[in-house]
This record gives sequence, C-alpha cells and structure tokens, in this order.
Amino acid sequence: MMEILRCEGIRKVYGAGENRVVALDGVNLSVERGEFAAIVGASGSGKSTLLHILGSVEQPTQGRVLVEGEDISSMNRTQSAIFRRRKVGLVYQFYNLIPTLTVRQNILMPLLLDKRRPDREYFAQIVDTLGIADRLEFLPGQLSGGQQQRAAIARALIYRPAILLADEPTGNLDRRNSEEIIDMLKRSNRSLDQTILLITHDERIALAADRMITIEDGRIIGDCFCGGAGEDDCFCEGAGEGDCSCGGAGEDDCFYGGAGEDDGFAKYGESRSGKRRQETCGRIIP
Ligand SMILES: Nc1ncnc2c1ncn2[C@@H]1O[C@H](COP(=O)(O)OP(=O)(O)OP(=O)(O)O)[C@@H](O)[C@H]1O
Repeated sequence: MMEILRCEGIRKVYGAGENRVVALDGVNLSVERGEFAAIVGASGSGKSTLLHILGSVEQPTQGRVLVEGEDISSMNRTQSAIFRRRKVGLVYQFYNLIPTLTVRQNILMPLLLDKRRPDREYFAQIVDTLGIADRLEFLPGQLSGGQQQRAAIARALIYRPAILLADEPTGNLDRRNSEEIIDMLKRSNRSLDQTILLITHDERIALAADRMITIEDGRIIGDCFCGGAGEDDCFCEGAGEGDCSCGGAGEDDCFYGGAGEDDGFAKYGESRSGKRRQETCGRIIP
C-alpha cells in the first residue's frame, strides 16, 4: 500500500493573548492510496482547519504535511497554488462554479489554467461516473444543487489529484441529494481508485466511508476502519470502549482497539480495508 498523505505533529494556533485559539493540537495522520476516509467532529473541533492545512490553503503553526512524500508545509505561495491545482481536489459545501461558464468549461478550468489538454477518455469516465454527461452544455444556474455539486466534484477530479478533500460537501443539500453525492464519491473512490478525505459533522454520512477519524478539541480521539460487510468487520482505535461510532447493528458489531494485544481481534473481513486493519490492529496509526 502506498502512503498518499501523512501529517506529523500538526498544531495550529490562531490569534494571540485573549484571542488565542489552539485549533489543532498535535495531529498525526496517515492516509493510503485508495482510502475513503471521513473526519467527524463537533462544530469547532478543528475539521476545516485540518482540511485547509492538508490542502495547503493554510500553513500549520508546527508540524509538517507530506503529500506523495513531498513536504507541502515548506512551500511558498506560488508553489502551493500550483500544488493545490494539480495534486489536491477541493470540494466545498458551496459549489463555487463560475456561473457564466458551461458545466464542461467549469470542469476543464483547472487544466485550462495550465494550458493543458484534457484526456478525453478520463473526462468521459468522470462525467459518466458522476452522472452529468447530459448536462455538460448547461450553465450552473440551470442545474439542481446536487448536479452542481457533482460538477464541482468532476472539476476537482479532472487533474487526477493525489487526494480529494471534501469539506461538508452535502452541507447545502437535502437528504436525497446528500445520499446521491455520497454515492457518487463512493463510486469515484471505487471506479477511479480515487483517494478521498471527507469532512462532515454528520456521522450518518461518515458511515459511507471505510474509515472514520474522530476529532475533538483539535486532537484525533478515534480512528476506526469500518465499511465492512458486517459483524466482525470493523475495527476501531482509540482510548477505549465508547470511543467508536461504527454504526454497527449492535454491541457485537464493533471492536475497540486500545492499548495492547488483547484489544485486537481475531477475525478479519475480506473487505478492502481488511488488510490495513490487520496491519494496524492494536496500535494507533503512526
Ligand atoms: N481564521 C481564524 N481565526 C481565529 N480562529 C479561528 C480561525 N479559523 C478557525 N478558528 C477557530 O479554530 C477552531 C476550529 O475551527 P474549525 O473551523 O476548524 O472547526 P470545524 O470543526 O471545522 O467546525 P464546523 O463544523 O463548525 O465547521 C474554532 O474554535 C474556531 O473558532
């Protein structure tokens, strides 16, 4: 397995004196190629700050971020702008499409900025996966919210980014459209082998992911590999019992990883993340 993203000892402090806020307080994270991970946490826990740092939109006060082995925390402004365009796909709650351009032009914009030609086959694959192939010549205003978000995801994918970072991508959508977007992200993860990190405060949405990372007061307090076929197919890492929200059917549907060997479990599911769980069983991911 190849590590796509790694962050080490990330701290982010805003302001000074009375206004000082420690938004992130020593975050370590490793994401491998092909993972679909969700970061959950209450409002103000530091989710967006973390996403901005991972996407090089903001710099950490301390610590470093490696994307495909490259240290992005030491880049200058120009380097980070290019890095963002080519290596990370960013998707926000509001779609940020350019209203005067067609859906096709919006999707191709990152390539146009670099004067690059699209790979026609990949373009067709993305718009097909996202179900917007018949809306390419429309303007964003002629699309539903869900369709606009799908176009925004297609734009984020056009450069085949190392990682797609999505900040509350369903925050502005009703339940049906939210489910559709999550389904589209899952399809992109599976059929394009796209690595995805999704931020949400809604654990129901996070359950669609294979991994759920819980953040509280700027620290990771739980890291759970889920998305398996069922019983025995879930493994959590954290401080102990109660530190998991796998959304399983019942008590037996979850394993709590903790301090020692006895905290692991004997069986591993055949799911995609099974191997990884086996590797990380009984220890916190470095
Ligand atoms: N630019 C900033 N200046 C000062 N404080 C900030 C800034 N951005 C975020 N913070 C503070 O950092 C903390 C974490 O904020 P962040 O936006 O990362 O939380 P969040 O988990 O994404 O919340 P939400 O779910 O409400 O979006 C909060 O206490 C917030 O007030």
